[in-house]
Amino acid sequence: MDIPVISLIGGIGSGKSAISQELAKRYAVQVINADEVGHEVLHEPTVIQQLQESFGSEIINGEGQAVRPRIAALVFGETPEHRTNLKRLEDIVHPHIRSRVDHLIQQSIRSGSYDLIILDAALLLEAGWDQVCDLVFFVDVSEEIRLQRVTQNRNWSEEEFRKREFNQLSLVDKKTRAEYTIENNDDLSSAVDQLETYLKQHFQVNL
Ligand SMILES: CC(C)(COP(=O)(O)OP(=O)(O)OC[C@H]1O[C@@H](n2cnc3c(N)ncnc32)[C@H](O)[C@@H]1O)[C@@H](O)C(=O)NCCC(=O)NCCS
Ligand SMILES: Nc1ncnc2c1ncn2[C@@H]1O[C@H](COP(=O)(O)OP(=O)(O)OP(=O)(O)O)[C@@H](O)[C@H]1O
Repeated sequence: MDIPVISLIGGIGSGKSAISQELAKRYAVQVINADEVGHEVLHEPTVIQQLQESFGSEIINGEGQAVRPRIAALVFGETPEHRTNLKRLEDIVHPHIRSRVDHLIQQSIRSGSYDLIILDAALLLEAGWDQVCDLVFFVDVSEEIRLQRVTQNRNWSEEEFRKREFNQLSLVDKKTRAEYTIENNDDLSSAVDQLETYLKQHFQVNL
């Protein structure tokens, strides 16, 4: 039997992962985190080789592994060179991420253990992965709060936040492409309650 696949989109630090994980504590929800899948892909020997060919051996450490902060420094920024590098990186890794995500979705369906799958992918729309989703939610949070949460909890500078957000679709575009908006300016449980209400209206699942 097919299970609904949904996704949360929004600005950086809007709480997409936090809300997904919290819902998974309440119900039989499988969360597939595309950032984590992206990290796994960076260990694949063919990917490492392609990255080395594109960006040089300075992004590889002594153990032959790709070093994420070094790649981040090359791809996130506002110069044409950053943009070209980011496109190159995405061309290498996105097909692998997509195929792993598809596999995880099929595995979760086959397991019969879940009532809902959440694809937690910051670049859902940019990469065209919304095709696999039945419903997309926009998580709305003021920029001030997002920046505060990310600098406090993730150890990012404001500059890091802005450089990454610069390379994503605008919030207006993201909001327009989603079916529903969830507010997450206050406590997390209130955001999860909003999501739960919409899901109950939409799907005949055990939520
Ligand atoms: C550049 C890399 C090595 C930096 O790793 P790092 O551990 O610092 O970041 P991480 O992967 O955990 O991503 C954290 C956040 O950065 C932003 N981000 C990541 N990749 C991108 C991208 N291609 N474009 C814009 N923002 C991005 C997202 O908001 C994401 O949630 C890594 O982000 C990467 O390989 N990115 C390309 C793959 C990708 O697009 N991943 C996102 C899948 S949704
Ligand atoms: N309602 C909330 N109250 C307090 N802290 C929150 C709330 N929602 C999220 N956070 C915290 O804010 C930070 C950013 O949240 P999270 O990592 O879920 O964002 P994200 O949208 O998945 O980010 P990214 O776009 O980078 O993937 C986390 O440390 C999270 O615990």
